[in-house]
Amino acid sequence: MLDKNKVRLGIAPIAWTNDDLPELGKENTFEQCISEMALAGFVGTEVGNRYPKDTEILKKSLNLRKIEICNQWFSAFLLTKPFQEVERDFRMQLAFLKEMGAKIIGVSEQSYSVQGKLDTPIFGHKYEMNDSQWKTLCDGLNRLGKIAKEEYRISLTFHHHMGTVVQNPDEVDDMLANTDPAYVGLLYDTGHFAYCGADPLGELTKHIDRVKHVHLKDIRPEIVEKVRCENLSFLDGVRMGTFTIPGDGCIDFVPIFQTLENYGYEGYMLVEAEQDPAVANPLEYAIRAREYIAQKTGL
Ligand SMILES: O=C1C[C@@H](O)[C@H](O)[C@@H](O)C1=O
Ligand SMILES: [Co+2]
Repeated sequence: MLDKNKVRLGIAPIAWTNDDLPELGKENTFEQCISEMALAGFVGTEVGNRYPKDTEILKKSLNLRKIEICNQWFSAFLLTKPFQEVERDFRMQLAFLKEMGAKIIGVSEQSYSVQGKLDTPIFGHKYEMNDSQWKTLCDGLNRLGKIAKEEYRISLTFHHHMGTVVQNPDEVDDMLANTDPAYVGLLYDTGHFAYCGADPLGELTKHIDRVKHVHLKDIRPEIVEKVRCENLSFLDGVRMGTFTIPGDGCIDFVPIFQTLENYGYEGYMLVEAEQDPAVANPLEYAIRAREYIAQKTGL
């Protein structure tokens, strides 16, 4: 059993309103989204672009539903923008997160990313960094992580992601090996490991001491295969249903939960299953995900 005092459960707004594909869920409001999260039994969320920017209004809406912000995605461009520019945007987001009481910031390196490119197949087109770019990335992450930790009391966790410079297991290994564990943790996303052909359980076991935040999503292997065979983009796949809630695809979550439990993981497990809300009703899937987690973990 995972410890209720150590592990909190969250859900991402992306199942209601998809920031990467704004036409998905355009009919859903912010209030509906957070009300349904609470109704399904979740206590944490990340930040969607329909959320009010004013922190007092946002806090009031969340407090009414007993939901907190646990993390927010940050797109870094350490390879393609001056560090000072990245640092300025990072600090703005850290200030917002601190005000909201969040403890995590989820960084993804978006230089040369093809994750949002509708005309680029997701398989076989990711950018590979050279040695000097690797150094720039890892040094930059260390600097950002130090700022986050020492000035804002927030942990930088790195989000490996399909179509980005840190996608595959060897890239995650290298990124972790060349960053300081005091400043850079791992945002472990089950779906992105499975999508690139890695074993999510093996990756968790290998890196458990760096994992500070967890994204739980499942994949539908038949859709991944279609995306591969038809040279489709990441977002084509999202529309077609690449991702779904834990328990609804091919990933075995039981040993993943067990590994987190054995290690004494402390932090959030957040359901993040972007799919078309017109096809997969977000409340229905949120309830199903919550029930699945309760059944498998006792949480
Ligand atoms: O954490 C994430 C944020 C999304 O915008 C992204 O595309 C998704 O797949 C993800 O893992
Ligand atoms: Co994720």
